[in-house]
Amino acid sequence: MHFGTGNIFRAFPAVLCQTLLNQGLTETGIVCCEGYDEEIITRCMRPFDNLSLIVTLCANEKMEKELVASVTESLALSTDEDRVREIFKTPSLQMVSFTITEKGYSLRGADRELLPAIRNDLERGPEHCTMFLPRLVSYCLTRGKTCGKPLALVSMDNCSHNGEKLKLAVFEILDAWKEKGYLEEGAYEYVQNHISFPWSMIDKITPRPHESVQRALEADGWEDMAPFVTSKNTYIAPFVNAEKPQYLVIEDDFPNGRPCLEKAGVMFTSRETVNAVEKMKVCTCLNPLHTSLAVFGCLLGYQSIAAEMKDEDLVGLTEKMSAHEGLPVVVDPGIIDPRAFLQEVLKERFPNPFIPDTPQRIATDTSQKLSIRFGEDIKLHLARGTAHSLVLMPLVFAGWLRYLKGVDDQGNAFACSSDPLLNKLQPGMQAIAEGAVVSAEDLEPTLSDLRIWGADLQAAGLKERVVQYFNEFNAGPGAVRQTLHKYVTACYPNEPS
Ligand SMILES: NC(=O)C1=CN([C@@H]2O[C@H](COP(=O)(O)OP(=O)(O)OC[C@H]3O[C@@H](n4cnc5c(N)ncnc54)[C@H](O)[C@@H]3O)[C@@H](O)[C@H]2O)C=CC1
Ligand SMILES: O=P(O)(O)OC[C@H]1O[C@](O)(CO)[C@@H](O)[C@@H]1O
Repeated sequence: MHFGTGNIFRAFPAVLCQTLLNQGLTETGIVCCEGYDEEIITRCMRPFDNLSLIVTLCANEKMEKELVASVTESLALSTDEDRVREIFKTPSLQMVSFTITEKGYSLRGADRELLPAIRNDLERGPEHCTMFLPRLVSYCLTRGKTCGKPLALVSMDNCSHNGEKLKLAVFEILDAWKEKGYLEEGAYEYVQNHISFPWSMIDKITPRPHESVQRALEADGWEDMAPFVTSKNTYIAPFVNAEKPQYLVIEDDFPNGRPCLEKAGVMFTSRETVNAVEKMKVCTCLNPLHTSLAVFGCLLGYQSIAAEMKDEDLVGLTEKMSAHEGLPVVVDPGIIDPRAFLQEVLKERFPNPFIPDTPQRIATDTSQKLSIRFGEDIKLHLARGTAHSLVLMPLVFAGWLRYLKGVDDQGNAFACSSDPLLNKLQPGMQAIAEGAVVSAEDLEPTLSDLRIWGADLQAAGLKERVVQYFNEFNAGPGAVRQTLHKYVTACYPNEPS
């Protein structure tokens, strides 16, 4: 069973299951369920008999099309709760997976208080809850009470220690219900001893469905392919467009057994190795480079990540930053070679002109991403005493501060992508006039906010450097390009990348 029927589910886990079906290695498909955006079920799955068209955008312009029929049922929690509960009672259920975005695991709002609807569910107990996570816990309790078989709940979301995140949410709910006397004898122990929360690392660039792909499909005779945006803001279509490379690494902790997904390319390993792979990808070899392209792409007027990979300054930025500031501190996870992974990212994946991905999409929530994507490596440099010599990571930080002004390098206003800190940070940055020279104090408390940077910029010797770069970026039209070019070409001159 899978919760969260958005684009990545249909492009990746559903295809893995189809691969096993095609090889006769499994006889069952996936039951998918929406506990949030039910329009995906009613407008995208059911009208198409739960079939999805997966379009792989190859670097040679070829579009590989696969009709995926591995989804056997599509359920909406508000109308199909009985069916979901019935499935949770089934002894043969081995694995429930999730792609519900990082927000999907939150019981609390930005003020760290319990969300009102969650608070109500904790008051009302497992029989009468309304929100997704409490309901999930309620289904697990039903399983414990009926068949009592174990189960793996596998988060496949793109957040660090995803299994831990899901487990913490589940246990916060259980603890509250236990305290209020809602749990029957043995219920808590069932979840504690029989439900596992494997960690995973998932990687496959799956942009929103794009009109260019729709047009190509319609030219081939496919009908009713138009992408649309649901009222809950999911960008979706009867087809999914994605790149070909894909990595799924899962902690091998399945107490009721598991499908033989290794035959479809999934790597099963220890939690430590999942963690190391995740760090390699998120902290060094993919996501910091993506965020760098996002920030400068928006400032330099780009609408495509692939187009940015033809820009010498941006290629220099990503190549030199990864080679001289990232790779020296990366830990080799053993099952994926960081250098080979990085080469594929820089030479094949980001430059693929047929992937309709945008810097604006990746710039979403940058304030929440910097700490993991850069802060972890900066802390490693701090420990080695090399943080003060970093050039390009602080250049990206300064670029992001300049980005927050919402004015591009030509002086034209643009809308920053959505970000929970935008309302808080943008007014201060917009108050800095073009050409003004600010000091570190002027950029406080932002520069000292560990939640943003993940590392202490002062201790790293980088605070003044960020301010200096920001002032250079802010000098006037063309200053972003000039400054970027100056530092990218000047840094690490004699060292091969
Ligand atoms: N798109 C990509 O390239 C990749 C995405 N992922 C992970 O998968 C997640 C989903 O990505 P997509 O499917 O592409 O996004 P999408 O926008 O197509 O779908 C989002 C899904 O999350 C559900 N959701 C959103 N908020 C929720 C909430 N508060 N509670 C429960 N469910 C909620 C929606 O109902 C929908 O099923 C990402 O956030 C990321 O963590 C992982 C690797 C690649
Ligand atoms: O910056 P974001 O929003 O996490 O998106 C990063 C992109 O790269 C990936 O990390 C590649 O797997 C995808 O999750 C996503 O398409």
